[in-house]
Amino acid sequence: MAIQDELKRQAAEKALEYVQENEYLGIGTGSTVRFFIEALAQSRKRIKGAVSTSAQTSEALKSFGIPEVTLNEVNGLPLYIDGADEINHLLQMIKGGGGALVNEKIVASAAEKFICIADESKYTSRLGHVPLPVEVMPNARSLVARRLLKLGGEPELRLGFTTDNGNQILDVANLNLNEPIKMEDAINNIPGVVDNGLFTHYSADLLVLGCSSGVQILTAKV
Ligand SMILES: O=C[C@H](O)[C@H](O)[C@H](O)COP(=O)(O)O
Repeated sequence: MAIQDELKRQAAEKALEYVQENEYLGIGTGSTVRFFIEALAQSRKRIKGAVSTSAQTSEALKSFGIPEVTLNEVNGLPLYIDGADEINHLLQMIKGGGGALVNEKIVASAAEKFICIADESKYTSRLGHVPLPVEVMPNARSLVARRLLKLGGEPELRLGFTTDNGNQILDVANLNLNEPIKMEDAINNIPGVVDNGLFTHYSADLLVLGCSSGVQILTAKV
């Protein structure tokens, strides 16, 4: 297994310690989450049901025999576990590399606690090394792209990709993310934007980081 995957796996397995038995659990999307689902299935922990954030995650849950429930069936969630494309010292994130950011933010917002699982390459002092994914209504794509240019970004359509919600993704490079809260809100104020991959209002409460020196548990450093 490649080193980065091994670190993702270690973080995912460590996060199992925070999972409460006989409770509902929100589960994100991506390769790190896939390791988590595998570890959960192999553990003795039995959850009441998982709220999924994507077709990909639902498929993995099904293949590992973990029961799925919809968000509408639960009255909030004690815990949400998900990966990130980048995460900073305040545990604010860029997400959406896999295109699941809208459903991820919805489920994260329903949870009392958000634990991010990641390998050390995702931890950064400044967000913005990766392009910011923005989910747009297809009919507003060009309009939104022009507005993103005005915000200083360089949008590029994710070719051949449709989100689970039937929308498109603009990956926006070179945005100034020194004030990520303002940027998250400014982009979401553009008509036609469904949501963007900045998670500042729903930042993580805990980061379980797979490092070559061992797994680290980090909280926000203000
Ligand atoms: O849409 C995808 C999600 O936001 C993922 O959590 C993010 O892309 C990280 O994925 P991975 O664990 O594969 O690096």
